[in-house]
Amino acid sequence: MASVSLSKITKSFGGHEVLHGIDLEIGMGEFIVFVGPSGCGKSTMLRVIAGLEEITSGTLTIDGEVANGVPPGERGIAMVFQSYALYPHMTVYDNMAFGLKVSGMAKPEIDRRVRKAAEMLELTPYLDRLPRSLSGGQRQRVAIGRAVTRDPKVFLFDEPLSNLDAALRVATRLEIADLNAAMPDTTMIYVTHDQVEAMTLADRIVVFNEGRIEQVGRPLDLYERPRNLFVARFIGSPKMNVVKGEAATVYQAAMIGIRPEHLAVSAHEGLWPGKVKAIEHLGSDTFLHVEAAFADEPLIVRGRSDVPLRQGDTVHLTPEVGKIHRFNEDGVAFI
Ligand SMILES: Nc1ncnc2c1ncn2[C@@H]1O[C@H](COP(=O)(O)OP(=O)(O)OP(=O)(O)O)[C@@H](O)[C@H]1O
Repeated sequence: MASVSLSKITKSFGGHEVLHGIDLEIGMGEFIVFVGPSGCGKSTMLRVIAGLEEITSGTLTIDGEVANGVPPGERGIAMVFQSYALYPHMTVYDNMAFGLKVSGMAKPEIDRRVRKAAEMLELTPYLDRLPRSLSGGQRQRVAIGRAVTRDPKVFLFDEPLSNLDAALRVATRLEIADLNAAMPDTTMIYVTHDQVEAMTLADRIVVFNEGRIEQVGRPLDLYERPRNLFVARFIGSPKMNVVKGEAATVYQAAMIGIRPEHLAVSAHEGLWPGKVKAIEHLGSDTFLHVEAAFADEPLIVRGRSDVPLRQGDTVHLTPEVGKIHRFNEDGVAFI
């Protein structure tokens, strides 16, 4: 039985429809990540599941029960927001206990749950502190802890890490992965802009575009077998290179896509000559932006340490056999 089932869900604001008939089945315990460009409707989809937005049409089922019209507090759902939304005047303990107190739960049970969540999220030393004395990462863990104490059937995350700096993002991401492992029956639905979060956390990624789902699949399946040009360009950072014209016709396609790591670069020989326009050193990786006569925009190529290059150098690129993605003129992949 699906934990969350979306059937032909639409959502309009005023006369403006922003979700156009979403169908999706999410299994119990799955970690689902929603991605897509800004304004594609992923947060709205999450808020509809949470009950913070009313459904315009379609059916939402949570744990086998139709949830349309069920108030948020009765859906068995907990949500973590980007802005931690903690009560500033309450201690960490009270922030985590508050919702349970309001629901009338007995004190010993509240205490058990708060301490268990604090343990899980390594917050035990901070239980008596006020949020202002915590780092951003610790505050977000308190917000997550508060959601954990409610023992939700479905856990929703709306860009929970986007206010954190790079190091804290990594640490908190790993904690969310641990949390997911510690709560195997809890379904998690997570909205993010971050490729790494999507690729590392998801059992399945759902790619949204303009209020529709483009593709649903396991992270590596989407990366290796995107169904269309949109998914091909959206999943992966840096983006897949796409070229049209003769370079594609040779492969009997209207367009071909090739990822930066699948273009071999040589100073002397190769299929496609080009000029190095820019070099980006990221530490572990180096990316070259190479202008080639047949491509509309520079090709992004993963550099090699044994081929030292400078801006303005001529290089030769060769796509790796078997790693070329072929698309028709509508951007649909030949699979
Ligand atoms: N309360 C609202 N009233 C009117 N329009 C809204 C409302 N909330 C969202 N929208 C519109 O719905 C569309 C989808 O917005 P949504 O926030 O779901 O996108 P998103 O994919 O989460 O974007 P982002 O990544 O920028 O957060 C946008 O066009 C947005 O302007």
